Amino acid sequence: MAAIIQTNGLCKQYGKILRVKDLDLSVPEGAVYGFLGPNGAGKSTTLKMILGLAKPTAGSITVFEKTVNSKNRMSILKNVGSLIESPSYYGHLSGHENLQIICTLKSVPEKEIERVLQIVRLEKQKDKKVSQYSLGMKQRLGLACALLGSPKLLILDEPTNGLDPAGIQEMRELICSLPKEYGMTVLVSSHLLSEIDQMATNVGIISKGELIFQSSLAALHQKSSRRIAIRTLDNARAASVLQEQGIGVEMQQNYLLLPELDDPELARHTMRLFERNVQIVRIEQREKSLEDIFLELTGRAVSL
Ligand SMILES: Nc1ncnc2c1ncn2[C@@H]1O[C@H](COP(=O)(O)OP(=O)(O)OP(=O)(O)O)[C@@H](O)[C@H]1O
Repeated sequence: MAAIIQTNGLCKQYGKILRVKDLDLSVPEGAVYGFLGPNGAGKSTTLKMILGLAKPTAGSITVFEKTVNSKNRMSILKNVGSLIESPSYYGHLSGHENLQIICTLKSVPEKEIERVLQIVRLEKQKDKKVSQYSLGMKQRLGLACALLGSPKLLILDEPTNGLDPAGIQEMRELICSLPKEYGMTVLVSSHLLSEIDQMATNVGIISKGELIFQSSLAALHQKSSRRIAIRTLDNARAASVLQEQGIGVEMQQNYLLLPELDDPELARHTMRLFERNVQIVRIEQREKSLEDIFLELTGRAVSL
């Protein structure tokens, strides 16, 4: 599948510190690419560089298979919709009037307004002044602005920030529907693992400016394998007996963690331990959650 966005060795330095380090981001066509990372990891900085709002210190950015430079930037970005930080509107004007202004700026025919209002489900509130909009309505208006001109690529920076649970759910469903219904590719950032888990097809995890994981969501899930936890009265001896059998063992607190074993295999190994006078006091099944994986990868607890 072709990459709609590809960055190579992308870096951004602020002061003396490299905030984005050698990023090779690859966003496949038709994906909802979840760009996940703790606060301050470098998500916004990366998205701003892709959108030409911040100048890379090093590296290159390819969008729609064209390497972006100062000459072609405008023509490439014309096909990209974005929602970065809280958008500002004319509060004394209605949602519809604000969209009319964006149409003029983007040279998009005004007949598109009804279509985008429908997509973001704001048709009924279109004549209300934006100053009377809720935060969720303002975010949806921001998305409507981004959708004007039918861009093939949407870049959204934490679009659910500050929304209530119902607003979050609505925004999430909306984003999920865009590739299938409108043939778009979406790059969306979040610090919420659960959110990315629910809407992304692909995931890139950034920590301290470095991309530490990039693959399909399914591949991330595959890492959340099940394991067997055993506790014995002599874990050191138990570990050496199991290792003799070729079983990889990891010590964790008072437990030995083993890979997932089927019942006959587990029975065989417990019998072996028994024969070698190792007394087993607990056998449990453990599931490594996505949160554990995120923590392992980033060294930071995840927000849920
Ligand atoms: N214009 C700037 N000048 C100096 N430092 C900056 C600038 N913009 C961002 N930074 C720093 O770069 C780092 C990455 O910030 P960035 O906003 O990209 O993180 P983020 O992953 O989007 O996090 P958040 O979700 O908190 O916005 C932070 O340490 C931030 O303080």
